[in-house]
Amino acid sequence: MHSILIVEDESIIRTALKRLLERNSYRVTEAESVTEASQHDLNQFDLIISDLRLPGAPGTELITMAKQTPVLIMTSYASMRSAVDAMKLGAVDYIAKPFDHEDMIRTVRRVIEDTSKSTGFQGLDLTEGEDPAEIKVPQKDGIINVMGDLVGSCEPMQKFYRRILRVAPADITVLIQGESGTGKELAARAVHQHSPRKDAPLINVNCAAIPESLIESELFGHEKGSFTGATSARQGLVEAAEGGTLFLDEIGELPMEAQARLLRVIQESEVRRVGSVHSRKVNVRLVAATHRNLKQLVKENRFREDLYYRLQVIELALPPLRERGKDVLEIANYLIDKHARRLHIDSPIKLSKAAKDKMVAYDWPGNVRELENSIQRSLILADDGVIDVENLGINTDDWNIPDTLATPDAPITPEPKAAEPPTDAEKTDEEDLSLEDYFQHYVVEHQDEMSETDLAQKLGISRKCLWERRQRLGIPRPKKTAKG
Ligand SMILES: Nc1ncnc2c1ncn2[C@@H]1O[C@H](COP(=O)(O)OP(=O)(O)OP(=O)(O)O)[C@@H](O)[C@H]1O
Repeated sequence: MHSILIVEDESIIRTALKRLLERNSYRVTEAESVTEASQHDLNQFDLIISDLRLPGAPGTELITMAKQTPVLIMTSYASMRSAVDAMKLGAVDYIAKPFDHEDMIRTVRRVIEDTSKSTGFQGLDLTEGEDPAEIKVPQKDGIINVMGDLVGSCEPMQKFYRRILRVAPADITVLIQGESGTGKELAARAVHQHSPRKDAPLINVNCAAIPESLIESELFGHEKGSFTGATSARQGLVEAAEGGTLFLDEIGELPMEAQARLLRVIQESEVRRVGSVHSRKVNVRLVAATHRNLKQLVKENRFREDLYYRLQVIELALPPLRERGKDVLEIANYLIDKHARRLHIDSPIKLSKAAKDKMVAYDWPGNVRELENSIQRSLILADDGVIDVENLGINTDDWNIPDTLATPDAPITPEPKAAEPPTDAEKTDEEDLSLEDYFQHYVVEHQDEMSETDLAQKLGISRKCLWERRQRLGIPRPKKTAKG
């Protein structure tokens, strides 16, 4: 069982986080300050999660004290800048408070997995080979099975990997396109990792997750006094990516004003902070991603045409999972290994023949993200080390998307079919399902008169989480209400 030290002075947050981590099978130790934390042998932990602002020394002090153990810094959204500073000091990552439970668990898993990989764990048995661009990529019989965290060896993915290898070393803007959950973020990371900028920062920004009123100052920085609350000058995330790569996920959600500033970054390699008359030179490579049809957004005057043409210099299109043939099984086995390790399931787990057939035949509208959710669920429900069809939770007959949600922006979903009563396995998820029902109804009912920020606030979740759930549940933002 992995063990985690939480350093947080607010007892409500500390206790909530402890419960969350324990529910996810982590062993938790608590401390209220850096001094209290230092009474433990910090290297015995797999991860330290610390608030940035603590009574006494700041949480970043733990980075040098812990040496071997990664430190994940929690910070309030308003101090995102200091989160980036914490990363410069060596924090493994940061998470904004109030955090979304799914985000927190996903980050914790990733950090622990990445650390175990870098300390010798090899997930797949692959030999090293030379790729055409002379960059070392694991290959087997000339086939690339994995690139970074992207797994799969079908022909469309071979083309995709080779395109990354060709494009990554050239210092040009890249646009990654693909349906939600196809692995665009992993692809962006692979581009960075195979570029000469790999040792400089990769700054990852989800444009849909930052409130519209803050996005310009977050991305481009601001001068002191440029707006109410701008008490000091601040560098933006573009400048924080200096020498490295800026990954703008969901770029189709970027407001028009921010698009104009971004264009300047691409065209002139210059950034102008909000409230400043001066520009600063920046050396940043831009990688953008979207699941939207940007050309369509241009036609609807929601995306600048000049920016569109600047972005689509090189396009990388990730195929949907349903077009990757038997890769679904390759990825499923990788995910079974990954999550079985996390859940401390030591006995081998296999897919039954029927489960494999179903997985290959199924459409996977939510792509690899949906597959990952299905695998996690199956690992918990599987009997005698065998995952069978009913464990997968992909009964296609259950798809019943209300007509009111079908808009041109909706992600591709299977044809609506008559709903059937839930299976036993699904009944165990009843609480989650009813919460999702509530979420769906609330959003559909209120989205016309409420902004995304207000909706998220009322639902008690982050804007990023609201956006992610919209993707997952197939509730796109209606055009008339796309105001933030
Ligand atoms: N080929 C793959 N092999 C293994 N895991 C994958 C693969 N593709 C995606 N994943 C996993 O699936 C999940 C979704 O991937 P990711 O967030 O990169 O998708 P995305 O296309 O950026 O989605 P969105 O458009 O919703 O942001 C992640 O947990 C990622 O690790």
